[in-house]
Amino acid sequence: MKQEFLEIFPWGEHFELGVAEIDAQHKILLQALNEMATGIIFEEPVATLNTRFELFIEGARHHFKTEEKLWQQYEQENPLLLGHRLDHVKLLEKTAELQHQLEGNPQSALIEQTLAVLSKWLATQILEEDKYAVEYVLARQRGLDHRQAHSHAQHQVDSAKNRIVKVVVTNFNSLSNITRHLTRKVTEARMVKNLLAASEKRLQEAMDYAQIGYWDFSAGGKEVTWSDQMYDLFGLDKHQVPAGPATLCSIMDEHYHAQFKCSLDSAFERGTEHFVEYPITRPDNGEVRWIECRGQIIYDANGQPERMSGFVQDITKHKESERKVEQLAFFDPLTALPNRRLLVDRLEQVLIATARSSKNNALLFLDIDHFKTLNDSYGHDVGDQLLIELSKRLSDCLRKEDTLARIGGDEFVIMLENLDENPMKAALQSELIGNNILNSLNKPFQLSDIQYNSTVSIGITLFSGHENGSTELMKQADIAMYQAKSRGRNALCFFDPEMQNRVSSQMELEAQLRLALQQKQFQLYYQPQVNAQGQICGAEALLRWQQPNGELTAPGSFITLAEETGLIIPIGEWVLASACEQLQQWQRQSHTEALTLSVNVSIKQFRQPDFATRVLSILRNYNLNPAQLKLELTETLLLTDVERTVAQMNELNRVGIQFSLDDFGTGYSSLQYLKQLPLYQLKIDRSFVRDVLIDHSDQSIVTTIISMANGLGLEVIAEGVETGEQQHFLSQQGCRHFQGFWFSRPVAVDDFSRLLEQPALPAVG
Ligand SMILES: Nc1nc2c(ncn2[C@@H]2O[C@@H]3COP(=O)(O)O[C@H]4[C@@H](O)[C@H](n5cnc6c(=O)[nH]c(N)nc65)O[C@@H]4COP(=O)(O)O[C@H]3[C@H]2O)c(=O)[nH]1
Repeated sequence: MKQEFLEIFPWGEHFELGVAEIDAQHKILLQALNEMATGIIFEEPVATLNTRFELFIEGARHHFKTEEKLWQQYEQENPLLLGHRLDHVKLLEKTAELQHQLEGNPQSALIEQTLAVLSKWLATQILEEDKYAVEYVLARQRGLDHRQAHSHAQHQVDSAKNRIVKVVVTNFNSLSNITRHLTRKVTEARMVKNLLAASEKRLQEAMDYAQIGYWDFSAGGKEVTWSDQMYDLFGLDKHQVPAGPATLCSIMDEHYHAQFKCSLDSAFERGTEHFVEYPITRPDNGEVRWIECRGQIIYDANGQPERMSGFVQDITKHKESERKVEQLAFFDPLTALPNRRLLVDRLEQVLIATARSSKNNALLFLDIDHFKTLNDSYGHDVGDQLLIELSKRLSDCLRKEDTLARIGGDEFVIMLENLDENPMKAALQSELIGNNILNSLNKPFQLSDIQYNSTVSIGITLFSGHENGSTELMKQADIAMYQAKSRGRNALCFFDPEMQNRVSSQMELEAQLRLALQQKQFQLYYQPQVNAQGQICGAEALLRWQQPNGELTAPGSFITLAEETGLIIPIGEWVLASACEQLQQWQRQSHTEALTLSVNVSIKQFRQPDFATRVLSILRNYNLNPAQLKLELTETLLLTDVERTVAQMNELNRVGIQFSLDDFGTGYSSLQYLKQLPLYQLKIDRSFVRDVLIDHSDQSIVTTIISMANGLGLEVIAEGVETGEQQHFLSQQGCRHFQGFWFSRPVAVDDFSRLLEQPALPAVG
């Protein structure tokens, strides 16, 4: 018989472990083993076989030395590596023992043993022990400690179990091919039989070892076979249930049915591998197990799919270790919060996403003040308790979509996403959350039997888009945190000094506004509203802030902040009550009893669910005629929730309260809505009045508003009238009510009383 080289165990990429030198040596050794097996199969002379064995043993010794040198620096700590060294010795002994049996034994008896050595070396040494060792060493080189490296390597080995299945299947196919090849060429049927028996036995053993179940079904699905092992894996009794898709579906989680079917269809249509992982509930004990299923189509001589066969394997342990590895890799074990790695990962995703949006985001860097002193005084257990308790309080201050991470000993980072598009507003939002955190942490912590007061320093940086990378942003927030520390701790600080100044002055203003409310520093000024003859028919109440230094501040510089902080609600309530008090007084005197009074109502105020009830209760307190109270709403109120707005207006209108639509023409009022609202008056915005004599489009707008108001039966008033010409033009267009500096600026109530003595405005002289 002509001597040929049989590649019984072909080299495949699944053997590659990632260290070039070791992979190269494995390849040479595998080749040498294949040659030994071939030599035995073809009954080479003993002397030739001896040479082959010696070559293999020499190569193996050299290889083992290389491996052991690589682990040397870590092996003291790792018993698994020491165990592996013993396996090296055993493999060399076993090979030497086989070599001794060459003399005087029929070579057919050696075939099986040689194949056994090969399979065991492949399955347990290369794919498990060597893989473990290489993964462990590489992980240590990347800086992981023993525990982390062990866990990582173990996980890799668990994952590789799937590859063992593949290798075994590939090798089985290879052996079958070789067998067929030999049948044609080799006349000795004995040899073929031995080889087949050996390969089948190896396959069965390998499948038992890896707990693999085997299945097979014909293309029409008529004949279905499940191995006993498969029934065992599924927790089914083969005498009670038939093999087949119905049984499988009855135990498989139904969310995976579609995916399973899709994979099967694709295998038949495109010849792809059938590969699915799915959970089952074992009927015998109710346990949920994860199963991996792989299968391949077998084609007939005409290239038509004939059957499909494959394997199932219980991968529950692998799934669990995958989850544990993920937990270890991305979460802080003490607090279960995301760690630095996961934070940076999310930060980078947000950077990519915000490149396409105009939203702002913020990073808050938190460092616990004097944490080291706590640790030194009470020990690490108490320090750990504080970290756990503190992380709970931090989580309570955040929204679901925010990320809270522990990135080091006493350092936490919070990422706030989707803040306002306006940087100043976004800064105020993050400052509010930062202050909530400071307040919530200022309450004492109960750590075992110690009551401990802890504070943090917070650094904030805002970001949107791509202008800074994640490292730069973390650095900015860190720098800001140090600034907060240098300001005496228990504080927050923005990275951007300009932002810091603006936020600080806003904070100061907010505090002053609260004080202004308490100390009654607000006043109402009244601006006359006149009819076509210049007679005062009413007034608009306008808020003024009489500061302790005597300065009178107009609302432009504080109303927005009052709205953002919610202070507008108590302020607005004060305005409404004061205006009603004034109206009551007017209604009690004959020469002022017909005056109307307009009061501005901000959106936030109007949107309070009990706004109508509050207004009605104020009205009752002052017992006045509601028909002379006019609430001024802005057009923007109509942009959202129109139905609720209309309902609320109707409720107030029913008792007689009038409504005026302020700043008319600047918003997006739909005429449709306008018709639905119980409006009394439209107020032409002063921006149109200002240029009405020189700007044609302002002229058209003003003319249109007036004729539209007339058409809808609404009163129309022009605000911001500064000259007689403007009044004249507006009168010609049909406007009958006016307000503006031309008649009078807003004035204190006493001055307003004096204005009332004038027969008409503007006052002459
Ligand atoms: N250039 C010019 N301006 C004129 C003329 N006539 C009146 N004004 C000013 O225009 C503003 C009219 O009030 P607004 O449009 O409701 O605009 C008000 C209103 O939106 C808000 N506001 C005032 N008081 C209150 C209040 O009590 N509550 C609420 N929510 N907002 C208020 O603050 C805004 C500004 O109020 P003020 O500074 O008092 O400014 C007043 C008034 O002084 C004029 O001929 N020329």
